Amino acid sequence: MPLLSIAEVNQLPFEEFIQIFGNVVEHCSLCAAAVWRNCPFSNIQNLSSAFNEFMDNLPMIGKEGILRLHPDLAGRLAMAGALTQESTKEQASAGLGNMSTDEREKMSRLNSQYKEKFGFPFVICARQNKKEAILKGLEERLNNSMDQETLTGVDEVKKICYLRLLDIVDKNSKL
Ligand SMILES: NC(=O)N[C@H]1NC(=O)NC1=O
Repeated sequence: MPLLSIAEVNQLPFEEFIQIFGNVVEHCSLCAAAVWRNCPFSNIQNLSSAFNEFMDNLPMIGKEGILRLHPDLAGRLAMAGALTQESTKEQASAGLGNMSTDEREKMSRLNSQYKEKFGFPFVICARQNKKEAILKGLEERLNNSMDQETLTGVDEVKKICYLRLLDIVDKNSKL
């Protein structure tokens, strides 16, 4: 799909806005439904800030819910080819489809430990990290507190969201 100008974004009826932006936060079209109210947007930064502010304003239990909607990195869904289009591309760009047996076992063990401790999956912006950095991040972040990790996870969701917006909206377009 060609990139949309911000003027085109502002003209989208609600239903089309959801079709197009409903997965910029993984499996959470509620975010797009809420953000639509901020229309008209002046540029992509303004649109991205609206998503970020919505997530920042959620109570901790809502932030945890957003994290819980994310698929594991190199997990069961990835193996089954059942990720969303966006996640498939992101996980591939980090080299997660191309791991040794040792790396795969380590990722799976750390992902399980992480979920056991926090009750939601480890989330990191895969397009900004390679598999080595992801494994290191997983090991380090396992030491964090629940509150720290909820906020760190949501910060990663914001990065994922911005990169997904860049795939849809022309970053040079302004009102
Ligand atoms: N768990 C997790 O981080 N998932 C993801 N990260 C990302 O960049 N895309 C995802 O699906």
